[in-house]
Amino acid sequence: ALSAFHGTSPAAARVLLVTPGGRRCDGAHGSYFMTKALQTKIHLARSRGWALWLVGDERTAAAAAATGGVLSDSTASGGVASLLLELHRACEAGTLLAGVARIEWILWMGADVLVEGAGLALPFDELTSGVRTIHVLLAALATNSAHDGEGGADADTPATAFKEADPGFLLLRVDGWSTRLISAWLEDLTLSQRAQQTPDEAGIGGADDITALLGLLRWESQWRAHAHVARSPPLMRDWADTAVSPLISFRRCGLCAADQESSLPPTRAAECQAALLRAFTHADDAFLQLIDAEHAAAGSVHVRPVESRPHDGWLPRHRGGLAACLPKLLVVGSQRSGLASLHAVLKRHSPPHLRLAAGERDLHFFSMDNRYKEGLLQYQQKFHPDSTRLRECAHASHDGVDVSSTYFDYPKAPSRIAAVLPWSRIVLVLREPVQRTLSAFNFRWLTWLCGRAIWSRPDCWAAITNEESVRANQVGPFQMHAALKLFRSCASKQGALRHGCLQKDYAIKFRNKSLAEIEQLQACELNVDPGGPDQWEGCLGLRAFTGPKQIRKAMEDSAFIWRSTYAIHLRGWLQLFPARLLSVFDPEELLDPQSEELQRLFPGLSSGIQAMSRTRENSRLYVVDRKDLPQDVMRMLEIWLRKYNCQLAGLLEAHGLGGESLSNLPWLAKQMQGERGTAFTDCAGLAINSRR
Ligand SMILES: Nc1ncnc2c1ncn2[C@@H]1O[C@H](COP(=O)(O)OS(=O)(=O)O)[C@@H](OP(=O)(O)O)[C@H]1O
Repeated sequence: ALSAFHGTSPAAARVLLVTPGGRRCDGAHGSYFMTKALQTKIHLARSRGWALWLVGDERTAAAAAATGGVLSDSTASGGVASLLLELHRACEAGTLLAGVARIEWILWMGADVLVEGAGLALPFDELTSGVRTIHVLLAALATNSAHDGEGGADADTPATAFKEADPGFLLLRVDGWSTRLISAWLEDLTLSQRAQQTPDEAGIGGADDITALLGLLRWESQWRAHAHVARSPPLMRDWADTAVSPLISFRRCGLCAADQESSLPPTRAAECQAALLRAFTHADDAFLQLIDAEHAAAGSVHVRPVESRPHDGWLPRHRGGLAACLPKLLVVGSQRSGLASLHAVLKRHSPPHLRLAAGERDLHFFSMDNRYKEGLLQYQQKFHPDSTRLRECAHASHDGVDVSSTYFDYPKAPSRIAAVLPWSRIVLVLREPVQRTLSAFNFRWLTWLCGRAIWSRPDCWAAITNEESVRANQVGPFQMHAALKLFRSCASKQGALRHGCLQKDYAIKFRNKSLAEIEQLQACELNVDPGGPDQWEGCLGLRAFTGPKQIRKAMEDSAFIWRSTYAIHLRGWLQLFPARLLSVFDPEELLDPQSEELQRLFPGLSSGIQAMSRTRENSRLYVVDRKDLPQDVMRMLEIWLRKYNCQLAGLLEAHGLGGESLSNLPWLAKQMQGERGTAFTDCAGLAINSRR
């Protein structure tokens, strides 16, 4: 009978898929995979046109709504058997989904079951028209032996084989027979069994309940006669089994701390988790196609919507639902590229349909773990302060705009944005990279000396008049120590800082920082060029950071040149977003009140822009002129960055992002003209390489 599972069309069957609505584990790792496993089941239901019932609490009710589930249950607390009985009765009475569908089958799947591929075909015809009518199909893995082979409820299997069975799949025909079976099953569940379960487990795990059903089907002939119990592929398999099957069970992976007792020993659990990751990584392309998605790159864990069908299909609708009240446009960087100026323009001249985050810039929501962990509702409230539920806000049609300087190049931000807002437009403001590098270094050096005083005046060093002012402004002990040291060596007797001394310190630090960073980048370049940001970040050690403070320090204190290698970062964005959603923008355009590009990106922004003309927000004075900086270091910086500018030009051209002759980035167009046939003869070659 099992071979008939393949190739049978379930199209005619009306199925209700019932599954736990997302189990929360103690660790983020477990919760992540549980959510992913749930997503695969939701995809399955949506792609087959099945009705979906997510069992769980308020949170999962919201998830059900967000993902298009037709129903959700917030009251089920009597375990899986009583829920199934209620659903059966409602289906039989025609009160469930009345007028929408006539449910003929109820399919229950456990939380730890992952739909790995598109090949799940249920033999509805066989079940109804065989020699004996089958009302119940149960797939269970005997966890003490993954290779038990196929067997029916009537097979002579040792009782122990089912003792710790993993019953992840149960298909029940909606009829009186099944209702009687479930009633008998409920009676059979001893009170003590139910008492042991917490309400949460009762509604969500349900495994113990179904193990009891297994016993019933095995030992009582009246039920056994119309049941089929499958304990092996092709329907479902254990994670360690290499057979092909559309469903995999990860029940004993130890993903949730609460499961520790029943889970595998640590090394086996680690293997199991690696297998789980692989299953997601290699999810069947045919299955992804069904949901209009594809792998971002061969072998990549990232999945993105299919570019050729941007506005139909399930995924966009799903994302559209989640993103209803979240920003539709993100200005993601780069840092020190005039974002404050752009933000000021938007704030002063934004048409009514644009919503800035309550006037705030730099939310850093996707780049900082601590902010991201606060959750999407918190993020939504930045744009809709009165909203209390995700996806519900008074002005969903408005275009929220998030301007944050860390999204472009902080390690986790791009993939988080792609996961949450894959349909948002992304604006990259790219300032000439040597200028950007100098601005970033300057800003940092000023912070090292002045601490918080940097916010109050562009020449903040003039506000440092005594040690007290250093102490009052500094943010941490290490920085205070360094700032005091500099103050003591550069202060005159009257307390004012000697300019020449500061200039010397500035030039020394600029040299040391730049040389150290170029050395590090060169070492990585040998290994990864022209790799994507993942590889570079791995090499630069940026992926090892756990806390927001650490990553912030690494990015702000010593990644001045790295953040100007735009081509590498852009390559990452292009793996996650279709090019038509990305725009590049030269901040100098902001100084041109007639800028067509600005109008194109922010329609309706025209009135009063004239008044902004020539304003450079957030500018800082430089204690040292560019011409007085060490020229050998400047030259290195220019050469290093020019190479990546060439790659950037190639990328922009290949993806149609640069405009006619790179007109969107005049600084780049100029540099490329200067390169042709002159000092930088291999520029064209590098640009072509970057198309890979
Ligand atoms: N329109 C325009 N074009 C080019 N450059 C401009 C523009 N507006 C501001 N600026 C300069 O950008 C620097 C500040 O950038 P940001 O506001 O993005 O800084 S931050 O990342 O948010 O801290 C800061 O650079 P420096 O003064 O060189 O430090 C600003 O002077």
